[in-house]
Amino acid sequence: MSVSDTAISLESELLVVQQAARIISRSDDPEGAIQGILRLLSQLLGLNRGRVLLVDPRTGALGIRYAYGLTADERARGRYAVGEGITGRVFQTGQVELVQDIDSEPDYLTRAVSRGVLPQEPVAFIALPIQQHEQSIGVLAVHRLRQRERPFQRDVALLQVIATLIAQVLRVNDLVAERTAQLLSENRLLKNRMESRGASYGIIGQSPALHQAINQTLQVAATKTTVLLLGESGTGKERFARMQHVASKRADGPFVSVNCAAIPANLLESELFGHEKGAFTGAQGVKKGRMELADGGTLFLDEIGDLDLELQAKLLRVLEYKVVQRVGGTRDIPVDVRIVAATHQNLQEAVNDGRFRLDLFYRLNVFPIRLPPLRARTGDVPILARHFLHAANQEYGRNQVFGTGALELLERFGWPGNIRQLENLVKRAVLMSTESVIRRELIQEILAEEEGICQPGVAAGTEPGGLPIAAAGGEAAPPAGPSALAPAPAQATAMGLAAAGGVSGNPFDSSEPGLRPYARVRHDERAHIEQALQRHHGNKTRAALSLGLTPRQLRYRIVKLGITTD
Ligand SMILES: Nc1ncnc2c1ncn2[C@@H]1O[C@H](COP(=O)(O)OP(=O)(O)OP(=O)(O)O)[C@@H](O)[C@H]1O
Repeated sequence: MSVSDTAISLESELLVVQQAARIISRSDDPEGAIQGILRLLSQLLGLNRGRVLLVDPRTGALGIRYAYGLTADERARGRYAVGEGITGRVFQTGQVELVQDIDSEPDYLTRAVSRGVLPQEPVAFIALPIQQHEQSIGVLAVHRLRQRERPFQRDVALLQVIATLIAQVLRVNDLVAERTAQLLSENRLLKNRMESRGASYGIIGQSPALHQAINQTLQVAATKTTVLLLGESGTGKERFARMQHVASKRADGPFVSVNCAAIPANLLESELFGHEKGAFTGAQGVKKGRMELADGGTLFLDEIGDLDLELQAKLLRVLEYKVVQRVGGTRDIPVDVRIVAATHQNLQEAVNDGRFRLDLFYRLNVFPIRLPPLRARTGDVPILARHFLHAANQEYGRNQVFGTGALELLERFGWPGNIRQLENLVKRAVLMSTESVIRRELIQEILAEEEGICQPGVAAGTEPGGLPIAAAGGEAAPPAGPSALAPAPAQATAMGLAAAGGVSGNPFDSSEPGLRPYARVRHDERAHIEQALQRHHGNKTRAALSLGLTPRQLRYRIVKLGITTD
């Protein structure tokens, strides 16, 4: 090539890059941008029939997505398995391939464009990988007449620049698509919220199983009946109890909540019924119990199955005669309380074992409402996940979106810890993600960790309340698909027990021997914990909440990771 030829060549290369940048800045979609670039390559440099092949996520094969100078049939024919022919090999190895003469290259498949369509003189083929983060995402390929003056190396060097530009166009397009999907789903979420009956009570979800429970709760709210909420840990029993209260005539009265499993047995009696002065050592004054404090309102008794037999008898008396007697007292104090009880246990079984009074069971079981586990709430996981993502974005001042495939992974999981587990997981993903997109890979990593933590332990089939599972709307199927990420139903029971054994009713607080702590300490958590402590000015309770941990778990991590606090 002469000096003047080189100058002309340089000029046209510069022109191609300038024009390509202009096309990209003016195009709204990758179709327009990439096709425009392929047209430039053909018109200005004679690099013809340019095509960009991308992986079809459904088949895993490479197919022509964008092309210039190819007919619809040729585009349709251009499909290659990874590793197949020159194109498949370039994708697999990430290396440029230069075929000087397609007629003498056995690996050249002549699949998309028939040989007869091409000029009779020798034709070359150049294929390059399109890469993001050093991973092949596609292939850029062109034909070139062999006898042209320009050296091959110049074309290859220019095509490498073009492949990088195309990778950028695709990346921006992915980001825009993800953001648009997020906005659309937020829109849908808002619309659903406005349409859903439970939404005004903060109950998110659209599944028939959930709606059956919402309708039953709102139906019973208008009556005076005692309500029994049955459901695994984290299914929203407390939230439903609040909804029942707010929707009832007692809405202006107090809502008092007691977790019977969280208060040591020796303190529970005076906590519930109060005590008179001097009733026991340390009882220096008169104290009203929660029953009295709930007068005119609703008393939510969570984990009722953990109430001992003596207290069961006292509760029965309240239900029958509407009076309480404080510990150490003899006076009957009238109380007007609506009881909403909840349990994750099989109360019928507890009755059979002599752990629960039959007469109390009948009194409580007047209107049982079964809260479906998350795995039976078809379609609710993405709605809830987006809701929690939105909340976490607000809380941590982020603007993250779920990447492609992330929600599908969440949907396939079995959720033994139900909505609480999903809520904590989304918070964790927001904190751990270093990009604006929460990638599928990060979700996979966190789910794998969750799966390792939820251990099978107790036999399945102990449905809370002992009622057939179909009562939840007939949807209580095992998690969809034979996913390695979907735990067996037995694990749900193990999680339920973990919650009952702990003092907070939180599945993170497993004190059950034999169960591993719910969340393991990871060394890469240090920075998040330090940031959270800083944000909350060293307040460990708030920092723990923001991290989706219990204060106990946070303290454990602080010690384990040797984090210094004031
Ligand atoms: N339908 C829902 N929409 C949005 N958030 C929900 C929903 N149901 C539950 N939650 C949230 O999930 C978490 C667990 O709910 P809740 O404490 O009511 O469950 P629970 O069944 O009482 O659990 P446990 O038996 O362990 O006490 C809470 O943070 C609650 O706000």
